[in-house]
Amino acid sequence: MGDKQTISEVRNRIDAIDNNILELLKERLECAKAIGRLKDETSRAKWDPLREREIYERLLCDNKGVFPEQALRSIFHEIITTCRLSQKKIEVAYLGPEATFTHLAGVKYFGQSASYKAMESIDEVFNEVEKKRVNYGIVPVENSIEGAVFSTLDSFMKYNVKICGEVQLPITHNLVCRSGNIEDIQTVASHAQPLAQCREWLKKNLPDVPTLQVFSTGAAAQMAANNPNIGAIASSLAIKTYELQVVVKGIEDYQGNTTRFLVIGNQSPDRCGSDKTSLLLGLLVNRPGALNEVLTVLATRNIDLTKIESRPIKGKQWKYLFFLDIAGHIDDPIIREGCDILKQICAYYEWLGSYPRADTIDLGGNG
Ligand SMILES: O=C(O)C(=O)C[C@]1(C(=O)O)C=C[C@@H](O)C=C1
Repeated sequence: MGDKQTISEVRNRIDAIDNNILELLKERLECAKAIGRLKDETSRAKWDPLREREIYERLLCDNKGVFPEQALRSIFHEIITTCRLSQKKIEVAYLGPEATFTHLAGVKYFGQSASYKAMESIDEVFNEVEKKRVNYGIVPVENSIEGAVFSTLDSFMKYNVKICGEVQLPITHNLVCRSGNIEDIQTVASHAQPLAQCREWLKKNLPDVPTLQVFSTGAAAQMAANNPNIGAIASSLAIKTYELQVVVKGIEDYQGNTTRFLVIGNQSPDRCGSDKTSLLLGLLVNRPGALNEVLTVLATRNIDLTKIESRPIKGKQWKYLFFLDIAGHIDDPIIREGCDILKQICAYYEWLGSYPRADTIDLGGNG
């Protein structure tokens, strides 16, 4: 009896705290709406990544490690994105159908309250953004095991969009089906990348079961929901969305499997102090040392090259474009100076965007 009394007393305290939190959340939302109106008057962008970063940093510092840090980030991420969305409704296109890893990455970045629009291909996500039918798009760009996602890189050559952000999602692959029994699975369906990332596991555990490549993990999950003999390799979100059962969790061949996604839009955000700049360069291939010249421009200015990737130009045999990621924002004087020189020495130069680095806004959770 005494014990029960104590629990209900503490629960009363929790109820009072929750009410306080709720009242403060409502007050915070009103403040954000007021700032939204003030920003309208001066045509200032609603999204202010620098301010958001300051909020996370201050809270993490004040917290002194008491409240679990990842959880604190996730909670405030949801609060801030909801406040931001109250200033302006955001619609985000992603590679669908529902519950793909790209959808999950979108929710991780923009929160639950944004509206999401499933597209059938990466190309269509770019097209929606370019035509301004949505505010943002989210597309996978590279996986830590399988490497670059070529259709995303190729779409940058075709569409006029800007990179606005990046998000990293640790990928865990689940084998799922309707019953949850491995014996019921006669075909394993998934996107090419998850099939490749689970190749060894499938060979060892389902050696006689054929695989079927489909255009997304969400589509595979949808097929598994409609056919009891199809197993899918899909995300945790797909299990909930399509009411499937887990057969085996975490069947990827390598640990530390992470996919990096890019947020694309029509305008890159302002400098936040920990940024990345992406460039698309065409070199004068007949000139010896052309690539070396580009790298020297960066090296002599101490500009950190974080990634370089080449792609063939369609229809032009043996001609390539280079995708470069460098540390810094186009508004940093040294980056501006380096880019101005690259513009002069390259046959083709395009600034794809400057945006906050994923490691500074690791939003935790959801993975
Ligand atoms: O401080 C601002 O500029 C706001 O609009 C408020 C707020 C927030 O909710 O804290 C919301 C959106 C911005 O990206 C930054 C912060």
